[in-house]
Amino acid sequence: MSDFDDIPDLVPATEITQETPVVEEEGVQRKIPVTIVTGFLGSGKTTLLNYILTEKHDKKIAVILNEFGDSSDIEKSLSVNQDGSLYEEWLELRNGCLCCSTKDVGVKAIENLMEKKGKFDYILLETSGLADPGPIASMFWLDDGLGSEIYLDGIVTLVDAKNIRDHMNEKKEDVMINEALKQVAIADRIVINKKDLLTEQELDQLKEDLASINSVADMIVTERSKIPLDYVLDINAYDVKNADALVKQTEKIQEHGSQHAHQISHEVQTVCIQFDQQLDTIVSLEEWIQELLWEKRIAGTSQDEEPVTVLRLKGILYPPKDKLSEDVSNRKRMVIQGVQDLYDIQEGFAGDDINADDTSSKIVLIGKNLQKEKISASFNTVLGIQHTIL
Ligand SMILES: Nc1nc2c(ncn2[C@@H]2O[C@H](COP(=O)(O)OP(=O)(O)OP(=O)(O)O)[C@@H](O)[C@H]2O)c(=O)[nH]1
Repeated sequence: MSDFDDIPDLVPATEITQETPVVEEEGVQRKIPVTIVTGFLGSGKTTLLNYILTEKHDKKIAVILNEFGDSSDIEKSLSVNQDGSLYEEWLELRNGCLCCSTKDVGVKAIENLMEKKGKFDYILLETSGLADPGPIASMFWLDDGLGSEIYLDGIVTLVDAKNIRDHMNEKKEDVMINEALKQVAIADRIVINKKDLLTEQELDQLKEDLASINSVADMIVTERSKIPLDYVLDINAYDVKNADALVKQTEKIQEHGSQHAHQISHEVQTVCIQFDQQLDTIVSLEEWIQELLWEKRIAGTSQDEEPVTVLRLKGILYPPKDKLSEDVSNRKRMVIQGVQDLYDIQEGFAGDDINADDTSSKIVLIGKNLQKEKISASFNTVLGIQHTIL
Protein backbone atom coordinates (compact mmCIF):
# COMPACT_ATOMS: atom_id res chain seq x y z
CA MET A 1 0.00 0.00 0.00
CA SER A 2 1.39 3.39 -0.90
CA ASP A 3 1.61 6.23 1.58
CA PHE A 4 -1.10 8.00 -0.35
CA ASP A 5 -3.78 5.32 -0.39
CA ASP A 6 -5.53 6.84 2.58
CA ILE A 7 -5.50 10.39 1.29
CA PRO A 8 -8.95 11.84 1.91
CA ASP A 9 -11.20 12.13 -1.06
CA LEU A 10 -12.54 15.42 -2.23
CA VAL A 11 -16.29 15.55 -2.11
CA PRO A 12 -17.70 17.61 -4.95
CA ALA A 13 -20.54 19.97 -4.15
CA THR A 14 -21.00 21.02 -7.75
CA GLU A 15 -19.56 19.32 -10.78
CA ILE A 16 -17.25 21.27 -13.03
CA THR A 17 -18.61 20.52 -16.46
CA GLN A 18 -16.21 22.15 -18.86
CA GLU A 19 -12.80 21.06 -19.96
CA THR A 20 -9.86 22.76 -18.36
CA PRO A 21 -8.37 25.64 -20.38
CA VAL A 22 -4.84 24.77 -19.24
CA VAL A 23 -2.62 24.59 -22.31
CA GLU A 24 0.19 22.11 -22.10
CA GLU A 25 3.19 21.99 -24.36
CA GLU A 26 3.48 18.66 -26.05
CA GLY A 27 5.21 16.21 -23.74
CA VAL A 28 5.69 18.81 -21.00
CA GLN A 29 3.50 18.67 -17.97
CA ARG A 30 2.62 22.16 -16.81
CA LYS A 31 2.99 22.67 -13.11
CA ILE A 32 0.29 24.66 -11.37
CA PRO A 33 1.32 27.71 -9.34
CA VAL A 34 0.03 28.03 -5.80
CA THR A 35 -0.14 31.54 -4.32
CA ILE A 36 -0.62 31.74 -0.58
CA VAL A 37 -2.92 34.63 0.36
CA THR A 38 -2.47 35.52 3.98
CA GLY A 39 -3.33 38.42 6.26
CA PHE A 40 -4.50 39.09 9.78
CA LEU A 41 -8.17 38.78 10.75
CA GLY A 42 -10.31 41.29 8.91
CA SER A 43 -7.58 42.50 6.54
CA GLY A 44 -9.74 41.89 3.48
CA LYS A 45 -8.74 38.42 2.24
CA THR A 46 -12.30 37.27 1.60
CA THR A 47 -13.06 40.55 -0.15
CA LEU A 48 -9.96 40.03 -2.31
CA LEU A 49 -10.76 36.47 -3.25
CA ASN A 50 -14.41 37.27 -4.00
CA TYR A 51 -13.27 40.14 -6.16
CA ILE A 52 -10.87 37.92 -8.09
CA LEU A 53 -13.37 35.11 -8.53
CA THR A 54 -16.14 37.35 -9.80
CA GLU A 55 -13.96 39.38 -12.16
CA LYS A 56 -14.30 38.39 -15.81
CA HIS A 57 -11.23 36.55 -17.00
CA ASP A 58 -10.50 33.33 -18.80
CA LYS A 59 -8.41 31.70 -16.11
CA LYS A 60 -9.52 28.74 -14.12
CA ILE A 61 -8.63 29.68 -10.57
CA ALA A 62 -9.18 27.45 -7.59
CA VAL A 63 -9.51 29.09 -4.23
CA ILE A 64 -8.91 27.00 -1.16
CA LEU A 65 -9.99 28.42 2.15
CA ASN A 66 -7.71 27.11 4.81
CA GLU A 67 -9.66 28.05 7.90
CA PHE A 68 -9.31 26.49 11.28
CA GLY A 69 -12.60 24.96 12.31
CA ASP A 70 -13.81 22.86 15.19
CA SER A 71 -12.83 19.22 15.03
CA SER A 72 -15.92 18.18 13.10
CA ASP A 73 -15.36 20.84 10.52
CA ILE A 74 -12.95 19.14 8.21
CA GLU A 75 -14.41 20.12 4.88
CA LYS A 76 -12.73 23.05 3.29
CA SER A 77 -14.45 25.04 0.64
CA LEU A 78 -12.82 25.28 -2.74
CA SER A 79 -14.17 27.62 -5.38
CA VAL A 80 -13.29 27.42 -9.01
CA ASN A 81 -13.91 30.22 -11.41
CA GLN A 82 -14.72 29.12 -14.91
CA ASP A 83 -15.83 31.57 -17.56
CA GLY A 84 -16.98 33.95 -14.88
CA SER A 85 -19.12 31.34 -13.09
CA LEU A 86 -18.34 30.02 -9.66
CA TYR A 87 -18.22 26.35 -8.85
CA GLU A 88 -17.75 25.09 -5.39
CA GLU A 89 -15.88 22.02 -4.28
CA TRP A 90 -14.98 20.65 -0.89
CA LEU A 91 -11.50 19.79 0.10
CA GLU A 92 -11.53 17.30 2.91
CA LEU A 93 -8.52 17.24 5.18
CA ARG A 94 -8.15 14.95 8.12
CA ASN A 95 -6.76 17.50 10.51
CA GLY A 96 -9.10 20.27 9.54
CA CYS A 97 -6.41 22.55 8.20
CA LEU A 98 -3.70 22.36 5.59
CA CYS A 99 -1.11 23.75 8.02
CA CYS A 100 -1.81 20.90 10.42
CA SER A 101 -1.90 18.20 7.76
CA THR A 102 1.27 16.46 6.83
CA LYS A 103 3.00 17.85 3.79
CA ASP A 104 2.07 14.99 1.53
CA VAL A 105 -1.57 14.94 2.53
CA GLY A 106 -2.11 18.62 1.73
CA VAL A 107 -0.34 18.52 -1.61
CA LYS A 108 -1.72 15.13 -2.56
CA ALA A 109 -5.29 16.15 -1.75
CA ILE A 110 -5.03 19.01 -4.26
CA GLU A 111 -3.45 16.74 -6.83
CA ASN A 112 -6.26 14.21 -6.35
CA LEU A 113 -8.80 16.93 -6.94
CA MET A 114 -7.12 17.97 -10.18
CA GLU A 115 -7.01 14.37 -11.33
CA LYS A 116 -10.77 14.18 -11.02
CA LYS A 117 -11.69 17.66 -12.15
CA GLY A 118 -9.03 18.65 -14.61
CA LYS A 119 -6.22 21.02 -13.95
CA PHE A 120 -6.60 24.57 -12.76
CA ASP A 121 -4.56 27.42 -14.15
CA TYR A 122 -3.86 28.82 -10.70
CA ILE A 123 -4.48 27.96 -7.09
CA LEU A 124 -4.99 30.65 -4.45
CA LEU A 125 -4.72 29.29 -0.96
CA GLU A 126 -6.19 31.55 1.69
CA THR A 127 -4.82 30.95 5.16
CA SER A 128 -6.73 31.73 8.31
CA GLY A 129 -6.08 35.19 9.77
CA LEU A 130 -4.21 33.66 12.68
CA ALA A 131 -2.05 31.35 10.61
CA ASP A 132 1.70 31.43 10.34
CA PRO A 133 2.21 31.09 6.57
CA GLY A 134 5.72 29.64 7.06
CA PRO A 135 4.83 25.95 7.49
CA ILE A 136 2.34 25.99 4.64
CA ALA A 137 4.85 27.73 2.36
CA SER A 138 7.46 25.12 3.27
CA MET A 139 4.96 22.38 2.44
CA PHE A 140 4.42 23.57 -1.12
CA TRP A 141 7.97 24.70 -1.74
CA LEU A 142 9.53 21.45 -0.60
CA ASP A 143 7.16 19.38 -2.67
CA ASP A 144 8.14 21.24 -5.82
CA GLY A 145 11.45 19.43 -5.91
CA LEU A 146 9.76 16.09 -5.37
CA GLY A 147 8.00 15.92 -8.71
CA SER A 148 4.72 17.42 -7.58
CA GLU A 149 2.19 18.83 -10.03
CA ILE A 150 1.99 22.09 -8.11
CA TYR A 151 4.57 24.59 -6.95
CA LEU A 152 4.79 27.58 -4.64
CA ASP A 153 4.51 30.76 -6.69
CA GLY A 154 4.64 33.31 -3.87
CA ILE A 155 3.06 34.72 -0.77
CA VAL A 156 0.71 37.70 -0.83
CA THR A 157 -0.01 39.34 2.53
CA LEU A 158 -2.96 41.65 3.06
CA VAL A 159 -2.76 44.21 5.80
CA ASP A 160 -5.54 46.28 7.29
CA ALA A 161 -4.04 49.77 6.98
CA LYS A 162 -5.81 51.00 10.09
CA ASN A 163 -5.02 48.14 12.47
CA ILE A 164 -1.83 46.47 11.29
CA ARG A 165 0.44 48.35 13.71
CA ASP A 166 -1.61 47.20 16.71
CA HIS A 167 -1.58 43.64 15.40
CA MET A 168 2.18 43.68 14.90
CA ASN A 169 2.82 45.26 18.29
CA GLU A 170 0.67 42.79 20.16
CA LYS A 171 2.72 40.77 22.66
CA LYS A 172 1.71 37.18 23.16
CA GLU A 173 2.95 34.93 25.89
CA ASP A 174 5.39 32.28 24.66
CA VAL A 175 5.25 33.67 21.15
CA MET A 176 8.46 35.22 19.89
CA ILE A 177 7.03 36.69 16.72
CA ASN A 178 3.30 37.20 16.40
CA GLU A 179 1.37 36.11 13.32
CA ALA A 180 0.85 39.59 11.86
CA LEU A 181 4.61 40.21 11.89
CA LYS A 182 5.36 36.80 10.42
CA GLN A 183 2.85 37.40 7.64
CA VAL A 184 4.50 40.70 6.72
CA ALA A 185 8.04 39.31 7.03
CA ILE A 186 7.49 36.36 4.76
CA ALA A 187 5.49 38.23 2.08
CA ASP A 188 6.64 38.54 -1.50
CA ARG A 189 3.88 41.07 -2.12
CA ILE A 190 2.05 43.20 0.42
CA VAL A 191 -1.44 44.58 -0.21
CA ILE A 192 -2.13 47.55 2.06
CA ASN A 193 -5.91 47.47 2.12
CA LYS A 194 -8.54 49.89 3.51
CA LYS A 195 -6.72 52.97 2.33
CA ASP A 196 -9.95 54.92 2.82
CA LEU A 197 -9.33 54.79 6.59
CA LEU A 198 -5.96 56.61 6.49
CA THR A 199 -4.69 59.95 5.24
CA GLU A 200 -2.06 60.05 2.48
CA GLN A 201 0.57 60.95 5.04
CA GLU A 202 -0.39 58.08 7.34
CA LEU A 203 -0.26 55.71 4.38
CA ASP A 204 3.24 56.86 3.46
CA GLN A 205 4.35 56.33 7.02
CA LEU A 206 2.85 52.87 7.07
CA LYS A 207 4.61 51.94 3.83
CA GLU A 208 7.91 52.99 5.38
CA ASP A 209 7.22 51.00 8.52
CA LEU A 210 6.34 47.87 6.58
CA ALA A 211 9.45 48.34 4.44
CA SER A 212 11.58 48.53 7.56
CA ILE A 213 10.42 44.99 8.37
CA ASN A 214 10.40 43.54 4.88
CA SER A 215 12.43 45.74 2.57
CA VAL A 216 12.20 43.50 -0.48
CA ALA A 217 8.46 42.86 -0.85
CA ASP A 218 6.48 44.75 -3.48
CA MET A 219 3.64 46.85 -2.07
CA ILE A 220 0.34 48.06 -3.42
CA VAL A 221 -2.26 50.25 -1.70
CA THR A 222 -5.91 49.37 -2.24
CA GLU A 223 -9.48 49.88 -1.19
CA ARG A 224 -11.86 46.90 -1.00
CA SER A 225 -8.90 44.69 -1.97
CA LYS A 226 -9.20 45.71 -5.62
CA ILE A 227 -5.91 44.74 -7.17
CA PRO A 228 -4.93 43.83 -10.70
CA LEU A 229 -5.29 40.07 -11.10
CA ASP A 230 -1.66 39.65 -12.11
CA TYR A 231 -0.57 41.02 -8.74
CA VAL A 232 -1.42 37.65 -7.23
CA LEU A 233 -0.60 35.43 -10.20
CA ASP A 234 2.75 34.45 -11.73
CA ILE A 235 4.80 35.96 -8.93
CA ASN A 236 7.68 33.51 -9.53
CA ALA A 237 9.16 34.41 -6.17
CA TYR A 238 10.85 31.04 -5.78
CA ASP A 239 11.79 30.56 -9.42
CA VAL A 240 15.53 30.31 -10.07
CA LYS A 241 14.94 31.78 -13.53
CA ASN A 242 13.82 34.95 -11.83
CA ALA A 243 17.29 35.88 -10.61
CA ASP A 244 17.24 39.36 -12.14
CA ALA A 245 14.07 40.20 -10.16
CA LEU A 246 15.94 39.14 -7.05
CA VAL A 247 18.80 41.50 -7.90
CA LYS A 248 16.31 44.38 -8.17
CA GLN A 249 14.79 43.45 -4.82
CA THR A 250 18.15 43.59 -3.09
CA GLU A 251 18.66 47.08 -4.52
CA LYS A 252 15.58 48.21 -2.61
CA ILE A 253 17.33 47.50 0.67
CA GLN A 254 19.74 50.31 -0.06
CA GLU A 255 16.76 52.68 -0.35
CA HIS A 256 15.26 51.56 2.95
CA GLY A 257 18.56 51.28 4.79
CA SER A 258 18.44 54.76 6.27
CA GLN A 259 14.76 54.69 7.14
CA HIS A 260 13.48 53.57 10.48
CA ALA A 261 10.15 52.34 11.69
CA HIS A 262 7.68 54.57 13.49
CA GLN A 263 5.40 53.34 16.24
CA ILE A 264 6.45 49.73 15.86
CA SER A 265 8.05 48.05 18.81
CA HIS A 266 9.50 44.87 17.42
CA GLU A 267 12.77 43.59 16.13
CA VAL A 268 11.84 41.98 12.85
CA GLN A 269 13.86 43.49 10.05
CA THR A 270 15.61 42.93 6.74
CA VAL A 271 19.38 42.64 6.65
CA CYS A 272 21.53 42.29 3.55
CA ILE A 273 25.13 41.11 3.29
CA GLN A 274 27.05 42.06 0.16
CA PHE A 275 30.47 40.90 -0.95
CA ASP A 276 32.52 41.08 -4.12
CA GLN A 277 35.06 38.37 -3.48
CA GLN A 278 34.48 35.10 -5.26
CA LEU A 279 34.12 32.14 -2.90
CA ASP A 280 36.36 29.10 -3.35
CA THR A 281 33.52 26.69 -2.70
CA ILE A 282 29.96 26.80 -1.53
CA VAL A 283 30.78 24.79 1.59
CA SER A 284 31.61 27.60 4.01
CA LEU A 285 28.61 29.64 2.93
CA GLU A 286 26.33 26.68 3.59
CA GLU A 287 27.97 26.21 6.97
CA TRP A 288 27.11 29.82 7.85
CA ILE A 289 23.54 29.54 6.55
CA GLN A 290 22.99 26.34 8.51
CA GLU A 291 24.28 27.94 11.70
CA LEU A 292 21.78 30.76 11.27
CA LEU A 293 18.80 28.68 10.21
CA TRP A 294 19.24 25.53 12.19
CA GLU A 295 21.26 26.36 15.28
CA LYS A 296 19.67 29.81 15.53
CA ARG A 297 22.84 31.00 17.22
CA ILE A 298 25.75 32.75 15.69
CA ALA A 299 29.31 33.16 16.80
CA GLY A 300 29.44 35.76 19.55
CA THR A 301 25.94 35.29 20.97
CA SER A 302 25.45 33.85 24.43
CA GLN A 303 23.00 31.15 25.46
CA ASP A 304 20.96 33.74 27.38
CA GLU A 305 20.20 35.78 24.31
CA GLU A 306 17.02 35.22 22.32
CA PRO A 307 17.69 33.00 19.31
CA VAL A 308 18.21 34.41 15.84
CA THR A 309 15.08 33.66 13.82
CA VAL A 310 15.27 33.82 10.04
CA LEU A 311 11.82 33.67 8.47
CA ARG A 312 12.88 34.26 4.87
CA LEU A 313 16.22 34.05 3.11
CA LYS A 314 17.02 35.10 -0.44
CA GLY A 315 20.27 35.56 -2.23
CA ILE A 316 22.03 35.98 -5.49
CA LEU A 317 25.50 34.52 -5.59
CA TYR A 318 28.38 34.86 -7.99
CA PRO A 319 29.37 31.22 -8.59
CA PRO A 320 32.18 29.93 -6.36
CA LYS A 321 35.37 28.82 -8.13
CA ASP A 322 34.37 25.19 -8.19
CA LYS A 323 31.03 26.02 -9.84
CA LEU A 324 32.12 28.65 -12.36
CA SER A 325 31.72 27.68 -15.99
CA GLU A 326 34.75 28.19 -18.27
CA ASP A 327 32.39 29.52 -20.89
CA VAL A 328 31.88 33.21 -20.03
CA SER A 329 28.61 33.39 -21.96
CA ASN A 330 27.25 30.58 -19.84
CA ARG A 331 28.02 31.99 -16.43
CA LYS A 332 24.95 31.76 -14.31
CA ARG A 333 24.36 33.34 -10.96
CA MET A 334 23.36 31.03 -8.17
CA VAL A 335 20.08 31.68 -6.41
CA ILE A 336 19.54 31.09 -2.72
CA GLN A 337 16.03 30.70 -1.35
CA GLY A 338 14.92 29.85 2.15
CA VAL A 339 11.74 29.68 4.20
CA GLN A 340 11.98 29.04 7.92
CA ASP A 341 14.64 26.34 8.34
CA LEU A 342 14.60 25.13 4.72
CA TYR A 343 16.97 26.52 2.15
CA ASP A 344 18.13 25.73 -1.32
CA ILE A 345 20.98 26.95 -3.54
CA GLN A 346 20.59 26.42 -7.28
CA GLU A 347 22.12 27.60 -10.49
CA GLY A 348 20.03 30.49 -11.73
CA PHE A 349 19.47 32.11 -15.05
CA ALA A 350 21.88 34.46 -16.79
CA GLY A 351 19.30 37.18 -17.42
CA ASP A 352 20.02 40.20 -19.57
CA ASP A 353 20.34 42.45 -16.56
CA ILE A 354 23.14 40.43 -15.07
CA ASN A 355 26.61 41.42 -16.08
CA ALA A 356 28.83 38.35 -16.05
CA ASP A 357 31.85 40.46 -15.02
CA ASP A 358 30.09 41.69 -11.91
CA THR A 359 31.27 39.32 -9.20
CA SER A 360 29.11 40.72 -6.42
CA SER A 361 26.88 38.54 -4.26
CA LYS A 362 24.02 39.52 -1.97
CA ILE A 363 22.25 37.61 0.74
CA VAL A 364 19.02 38.93 2.26
CA LEU A 365 17.75 37.79 5.64
CA ILE A 366 14.35 38.71 7.08
CA GLY A 367 13.79 37.79 10.69
CA LYS A 368 14.12 38.63 14.34
CA ASN A 369 17.23 39.40 16.38
CA LEU A 370 19.32 39.93 13.29
CA GLN A 371 21.78 42.29 14.92
CA LYS A 372 23.92 43.59 12.12
CA GLU A 373 27.24 43.63 13.99
CA LYS A 374 26.77 40.07 15.15
CA ILE A 375 25.63 38.82 11.76
CA SER A 376 28.65 40.51 10.21
CA ALA A 377 31.03 39.05 12.81
CA SER A 378 29.72 35.53 12.33
CA PHE A 379 30.00 35.89 8.54
CA ASN A 380 33.58 36.94 9.02
CA THR A 381 34.34 34.07 11.37
CA VAL A 382 32.97 31.42 9.03
CA LEU A 383 33.84 32.86 5.62
CA GLY A 384 36.60 35.33 6.41
CA ILE A 385 35.88 37.66 3.50
CA GLN A 386 35.31 41.38 3.23
CA HIS A 387 31.68 42.37 3.10
CA THR A 388 29.28 45.17 3.83
CA ILE A 389 26.05 44.84 5.75
CA LEU A 390 22.93 46.92 5.19
N1 LIG B 1 -13.41 50.53 5.16
C1 LIG B 1 -13.04 49.46 4.47
N2 LIG B 1 -13.52 48.24 4.81
C2 LIG B 1 -13.13 47.17 4.08
C3 LIG B 1 -12.22 47.30 2.98
N3 LIG B 1 -12.01 46.05 2.48
C4 LIG B 1 -12.73 45.21 3.22
N4 LIG B 1 -13.42 45.86 4.19
C5 LIG B 1 -14.32 45.32 5.21
O1 LIG B 1 -13.50 44.71 6.23
C6 LIG B 1 -14.17 43.59 6.77
C7 LIG B 1 -13.25 42.39 6.72
O2 LIG B 1 -13.04 42.02 5.37
P1 LIG B 1 -12.84 40.50 4.95
O3 LIG B 1 -12.65 40.47 3.47
O4 LIG B 1 -13.92 39.64 5.50
O5 LIG B 1 -11.50 40.19 5.72
P2 LIG B 1 -10.81 38.78 6.00
O6 LIG B 1 -9.35 39.01 5.94
O7 LIG B 1 -11.35 37.74 5.09
O8 LIG B 1 -11.26 38.53 7.48
P3 LIG B 1 -11.24 37.15 8.34
O9 LIG B 1 -12.16 36.20 7.62
O10 LIG B 1 -11.73 37.59 9.67
O11 LIG B 1 -9.83 36.68 8.39
C8 LIG B 1 -15.44 43.41 5.97
O12 LIG B 1 -16.49 44.01 6.70
C9 LIG B 1 -15.18 44.20 4.69
O13 LIG B 1 -16.37 44.70 4.12
C10 LIG B 1 -11.75 48.62 2.64
O14 LIG B 1 -10.94 48.82 1.72
N5 LIG B 1 -12.18 49.64 3.42
